[in-house]
Amino acid sequence: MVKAVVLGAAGGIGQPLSLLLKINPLITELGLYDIVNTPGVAADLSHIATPAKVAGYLPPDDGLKKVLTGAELVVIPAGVPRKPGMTRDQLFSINAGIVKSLATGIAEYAPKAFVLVISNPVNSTVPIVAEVFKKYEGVYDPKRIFGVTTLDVIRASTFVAESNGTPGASADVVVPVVGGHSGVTIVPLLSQSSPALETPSGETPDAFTSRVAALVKRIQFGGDEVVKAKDGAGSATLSMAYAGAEFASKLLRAINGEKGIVTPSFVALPDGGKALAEELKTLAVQANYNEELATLEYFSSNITLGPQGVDKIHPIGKVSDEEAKLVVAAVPELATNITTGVTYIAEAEKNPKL
Ligand SMILES: NC(=O)C1=CN([C@@H]2O[C@H](COP(=O)(O)OP(=O)(O)OC[C@H]3O[C@@H](n4cnc5c(N)ncnc54)[C@H](O)[C@@H]3O)[C@@H](O)[C@H]2O)C=CC1
Ligand SMILES: O=C([O-])CC(=O)C(=O)O
Repeated sequence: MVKAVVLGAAGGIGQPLSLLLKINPLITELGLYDIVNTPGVAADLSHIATPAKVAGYLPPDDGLKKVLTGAELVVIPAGVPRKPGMTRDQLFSINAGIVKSLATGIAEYAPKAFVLVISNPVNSTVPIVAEVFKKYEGVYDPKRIFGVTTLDVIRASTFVAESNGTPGASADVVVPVVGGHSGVTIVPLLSQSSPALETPSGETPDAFTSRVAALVKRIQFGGDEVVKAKDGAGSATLSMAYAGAEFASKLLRAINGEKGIVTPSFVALPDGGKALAEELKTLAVQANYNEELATLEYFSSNITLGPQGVDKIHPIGKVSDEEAKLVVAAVPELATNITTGVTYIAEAEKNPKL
């Protein structure tokens, strides 16, 4: 018996994500919450003949409390999306408050739930959820809070498969994407792609290098590609819903005891980032980078999922010189993004109107 909840369920991501969760056989109850339209979305989905019992809730009459009570898995796609020309960080001023209020609800009504954060900027909203939870006795558990970076992983698989000339096989291509979820903080490790990125006969080393560089850029800025194409009507919704449902499904399978499920996610590092800092030092040498790097307390790494959530955080591992440079280049922005989220909650403590 698993109750899953979507907060922001009436939105561009929320609706298709709710559909995909409705057809997940591991979910027996699905709660949909938004500030608008959830009764309609729930009525619509309730006609699909799958086990999950669906109900929609709005803020009046304790809707957030009702939807969260008994929830084991909470997915948060609530908040505003980008328009062309915006960065994800520019969403912070609106989305930070939304995520803070929803995290407060989770801490109060579903303190043991696994929380999947989609709302941007993920590099800052995940620390917001963690900082809110830390204020409640016995609620914060870094193993249970996940920044969903699966869309970057899916883009990497799709684009690498296309580049290998096997577009139909993208689901079989596994590419770790580490760092965070915005621009240069998204670091695809194409050298670790399985199967490997192919070098067709006749391709010169220079041509291969520029193909890799173009692929990296496309994965890093895949979100912008969609924002531009949607021309003011928002950002990725359908591919994000697919990605969110895929991550939720992996986590549910791991909770049910399936072993060996490994996927990247932006999570808090249990040792405060010490192991990563050591690895980053080695990568800085590889990248010929001489400045001191900030210690990161959050990072998107490959993780093994288990019944408690995060079971094991994998090291970055062996990377190419170019990738070492990309990892190092991601650190300053990641550090700033993380601090922005943490500081926001500290300030909100002093000024409850935030
Ligand atoms: N992590 C990732 O890879 C991705 C993240 N995103 C992010 O997901 C978020 C949502 O995007 P869309 O669904 O396209 O936006 P949208 O505007 O279509 O939907 C957002 C929904 O959130 C609801 N909402 C606003 N305040 C709320 C509150 N306090 N409580 C509950 N619901 C609330 C709105 O009513 C709306 O239905 C954005 O921040 C976007 O940047 C988008 C794509 C990928
Ligand atoms: O680009 C955006 O703003 C939405 C997003 O996070 C993505 O598509 O990766």
